[in-house]
Amino acid sequence: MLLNNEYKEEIIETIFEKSNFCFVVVDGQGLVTYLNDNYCKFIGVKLEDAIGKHVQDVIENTRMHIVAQTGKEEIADIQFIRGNHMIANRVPLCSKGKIVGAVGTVLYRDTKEWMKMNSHIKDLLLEIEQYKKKLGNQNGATYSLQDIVGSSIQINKIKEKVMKISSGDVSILLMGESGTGKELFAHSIHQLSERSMKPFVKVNCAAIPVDLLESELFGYEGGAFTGAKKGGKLGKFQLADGGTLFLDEIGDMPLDAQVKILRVLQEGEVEAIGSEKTQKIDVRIIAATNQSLETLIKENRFREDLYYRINVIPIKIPPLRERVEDIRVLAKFLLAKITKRTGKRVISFEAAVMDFFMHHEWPGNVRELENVIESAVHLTNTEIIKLEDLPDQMQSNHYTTKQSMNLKEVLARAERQAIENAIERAGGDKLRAASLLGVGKSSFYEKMKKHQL
Ligand SMILES: Nc1ncnc2c1ncn2[C@@H]1O[C@H](COP(=O)(O)OP(=O)(O)OP(=O)(O)O)[C@@H](O)[C@H]1O
Repeated sequence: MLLNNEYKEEIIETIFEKSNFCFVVVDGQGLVTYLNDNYCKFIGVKLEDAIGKHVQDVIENTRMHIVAQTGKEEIADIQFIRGNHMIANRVPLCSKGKIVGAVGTVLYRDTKEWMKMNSHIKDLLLEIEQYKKKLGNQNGATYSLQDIVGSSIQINKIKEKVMKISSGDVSILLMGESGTGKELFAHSIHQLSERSMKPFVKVNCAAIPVDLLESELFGYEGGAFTGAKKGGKLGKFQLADGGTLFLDEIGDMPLDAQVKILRVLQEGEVEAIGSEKTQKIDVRIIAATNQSLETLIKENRFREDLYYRINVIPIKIPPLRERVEDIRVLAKFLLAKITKRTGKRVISFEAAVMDFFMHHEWPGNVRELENVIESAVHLTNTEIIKLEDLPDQMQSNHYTTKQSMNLKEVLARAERQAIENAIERAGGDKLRAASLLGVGKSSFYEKMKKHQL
């Protein structure tokens, strides 16, 4: 392209003489045939003194003559010259299939220049990261619906429901076992709502000591009680004003606090402890529980009126064992997330591990899956997670799971594993995998469908 360009000469001159790089060209014997002005200045020689001399007599520690002989390029090599390290590229020069010399460039004339550039980039990247963090945390909600991974019908239905109900101001009750992703959904609902630019404030009702819960929720005036801060403290309700208050583990809320919350929700006003004044408050409530609130009501541990107030729209998130289709995609997603965080290269699971994941009960749901994968990533010595990399208690569990299977399940499991292994051995080629197993093409595809492979 350059050959046809009408400014060919000017382009070549600009590249070689006006850019900030240093260039040198040697012939097959290592004699200098060209040295640009920048290079001359850098090494302190005159062009006429350099041309025709062996490159070793002109440039310290050079390897240009070697590259001109071997024809092997040397990229980003560090060369010590004039008391400094520079970064050099040396590329053989070929004409009509023969090596006729070499071209060298100096990227940075010393490590200082290089370090300056490097730290400049690092500084900028750090700054970007900080801005990103600030933006992300501005409202307190860090996850959105796209972060919720799963291909099961159940999860997709919940996502659809969330999209429909998020924009309104109605209270939502998220129900599900621990680790099913209730908090992820709470964040997503806030992000999709008109309140998304306002705060998202979480209160873990189970983690705050009973005697502190009320001051945490409603705040207090200065001097309200012994040990109170001088200027008082804002409560979570005040902090969430205009936004969303996420009451996690609401089943653990003491009855006294339940009464007060109900009053705030009914009257839209909050009264800080020790204050005579009330303050208008506008919050949307999202509550979550892993206990049955109906049972707690029967046991007089949860107020029925509060239950109706917060349970305008209930969303039930099924446990992981009831949506087995999600396990595979979740495992892959979590592996990528963990390896990115830890920096250890682990790329997949052996078929038996995935098979085990599909049959495990997962009492701790997605959180348990995440913890198991994290521990295996740390333990494995290879790029593929194997059964023996799983925590010990899981391996014994694996044994009991196996023991309690009936013959049909054992056979189905063996068949699935054989198919997965064959596909792996055939490098993903399904026809080859079928022939490795000695079954016909259509029967193989039928079995793959049956096992959802
Ligand atoms: N569908 C999902 N996709 C991606 N990550 C998920 C999903 N579900 C859960 N997780 C991850 O699993 C962990 C537990 O999720 P989360 O805290 O939302 O559960 P939870 O139901 O609120 O638990 P708890 O009741 O114990 O508070 C988190 O690290 C979360 O990121």
